[in-house]
Amino acid sequence: MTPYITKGVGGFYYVRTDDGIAECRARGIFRKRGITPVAGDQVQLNADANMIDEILPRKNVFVRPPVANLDVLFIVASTTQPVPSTLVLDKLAASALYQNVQPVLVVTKTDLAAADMLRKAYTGSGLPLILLHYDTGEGLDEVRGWIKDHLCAFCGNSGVGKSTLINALAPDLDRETGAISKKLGRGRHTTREVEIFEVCGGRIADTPGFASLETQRLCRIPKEELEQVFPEFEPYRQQCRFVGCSHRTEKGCAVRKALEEGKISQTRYDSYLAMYEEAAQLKDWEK
Ligand SMILES: Nc1nc2c(ncn2[C@@H]2O[C@H](COP(=O)(O)OP(=O)(O)OP(=O)(O)O)[C@@H](O)[C@H]2O)c(=O)[nH]1
Ligand SMILES: [Zn+2]
Repeated sequence: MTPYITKGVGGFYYVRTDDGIAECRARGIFRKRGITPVAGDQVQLNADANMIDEILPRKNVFVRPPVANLDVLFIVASTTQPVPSTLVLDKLAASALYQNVQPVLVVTKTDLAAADMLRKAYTGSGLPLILLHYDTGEGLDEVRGWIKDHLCAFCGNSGVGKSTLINALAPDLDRETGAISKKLGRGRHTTREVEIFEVCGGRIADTPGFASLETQRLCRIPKEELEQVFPEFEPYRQQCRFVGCSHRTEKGCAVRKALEEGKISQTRYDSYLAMYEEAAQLKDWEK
């Protein structure tokens, strides 16, 4: 296997190798080049296995939380408590796709309310949507299937049930859930390093930081590129009458026609419009 960083703390990096975990420093050259090694980085070590000599090319890298080479982002939404915002979910999904990460929507609290709204919003979107039922275990295998052979992370609003899900998948991690922390009266938002764990034949990057994965920061996708991160536009967007169609008001827009025919969901299209407007208002220096 290619060694990778599982965690970085105070200038030390913990690197998973075939021989176990190696505690390493990073060569000074990285700082000179302005590169910070992060969890998920694939690395080459020196012969003594105590120094990171090389960081292999990254598939992607996130700043907050710091993690590299993500394959899958689970976007967790609850049917209620809190009620989901499709705009927030769509921004997360678009941002993931923009950074070459596969978004997977996971719906919790199906025992408290029906998932009709989310099902309607995402049917035909091209985004996987998994409904969880903890009483029967339904949906868990599908989540495990996405974890296998991938590096994954979880995001979603506070209280949607991320910790509960991670505990169901990997009971050994024994993550603190809302219910428990309230009982113990602990502060919720203590900072913790990203740490990568091997579970279900894959890896998860565990961090409370992903809870607040900032959609504002994430969402700086140029308006011209937005159509590419809405997979359901794909079959239509080349068929618009005008080259460079923004799919808003132009005549002969094949995307809007698909919307009218019910082939594209209204909430997804609304999110596209909202994100387009936001992107159009960004000043050059903000991009
Ligand atoms: N009824 C029901 N309750 C759930 C379900 N999933 C999670 N909960 C409850 O929802 C509350 C919040 O769950 P957590 O797992 O702590 O949520 P979280 O997303 O990790 O929250 P943060 O740590 O604040 O980001 C807890 O009381 C859970 O027991 C579910 O599918 N059904
Ligand atoms: Zn169009």
